[in-house]
Amino acid sequence: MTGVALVCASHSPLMEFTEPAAGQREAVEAAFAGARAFIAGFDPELVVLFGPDHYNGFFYDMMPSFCVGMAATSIGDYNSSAGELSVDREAAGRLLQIVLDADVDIAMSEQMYVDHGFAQPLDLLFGGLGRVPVVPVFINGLAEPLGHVRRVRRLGEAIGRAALSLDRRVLFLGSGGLSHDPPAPRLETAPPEVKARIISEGRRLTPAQRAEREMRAIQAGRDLAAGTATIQPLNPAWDKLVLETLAAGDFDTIDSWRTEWFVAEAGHSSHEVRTWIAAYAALAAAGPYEVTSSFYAPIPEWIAGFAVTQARPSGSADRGRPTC
Ligand SMILES: O=C(O)/C=C/c1cccc(O)c1O
Ligand SMILES: [Fe+2]
Repeated sequence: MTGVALVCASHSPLMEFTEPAAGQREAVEAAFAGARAFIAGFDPELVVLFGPDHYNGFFYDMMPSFCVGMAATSIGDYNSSAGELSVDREAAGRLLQIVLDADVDIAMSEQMYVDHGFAQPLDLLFGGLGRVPVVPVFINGLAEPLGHVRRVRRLGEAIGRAALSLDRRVLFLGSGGLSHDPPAPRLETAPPEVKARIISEGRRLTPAQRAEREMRAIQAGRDLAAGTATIQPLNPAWDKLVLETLAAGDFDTIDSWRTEWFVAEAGHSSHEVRTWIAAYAALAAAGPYEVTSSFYAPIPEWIAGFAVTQARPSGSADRGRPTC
């Protein structure tokens, strides 16, 4: 029986390294427990995972807007799981062809490398990388310049239509956001040695370089919580607007969002919300939908306007397992 459903969740590699305000960790864990129960009730046969990268799998020597992994390996940064994802190659190939036939340019990789942006949701929602058949879809949410966000909505729509043709229960999973500005280098301002890393040399960080990079992000989280950080603050009002617009299925408004607006309002990594936009646009391909659960908390220690949402086609909630 076919069916579609959605979970979108922020990620933060700092979850294991910094302690949020009292009660927040428990609230986030409860939100993920609710998402796991939602997923168990839906019992997906395939997960289309929309995720960003943080100069661990994709670099400026070849930076696509979108890429589907026919095979994918997690590098295991910040103690996230390392190893092979259980990519459903046949489904990945079918989605790829249908998306290309829909005139949406998407790259493909026979050896895609991913980081915590993909591994953390698989760890937290499924207990590991290999527990569920997955089609990993990279969406560039960091390395400027970025295309207009309407291209992301079109990618999601095309993948949603393609998923409906699979005659399977497909979960769309978006990873990242919301407002946040972790200390990620930028091509235009990075010093030469850092510029070399984000162009290609970041594929071969030494353990010491990797530890230094992770420590810098962890310290930035501590500083943000202490009010001494130099990165942009979280923006709960912007996060609320994004969550409400997605819940309303208002894709005309989403298409009006300018790339510069994301950074000005919500930090350089707020572009990770593109994974949410793609996931919701994919769900919308099956018709109107409803958000059945929505959690949000600004967590500066994790450098994340942190949200977890669940959604399914309207009216399917009272029919048990969703159908499209
Ligand atoms: O790229 C890094 O090393 C850090 C990434 C990070 C930090 C905080 C919140 C996030 O969503 C991140 O991806
Ligand atoms: Fe991220």
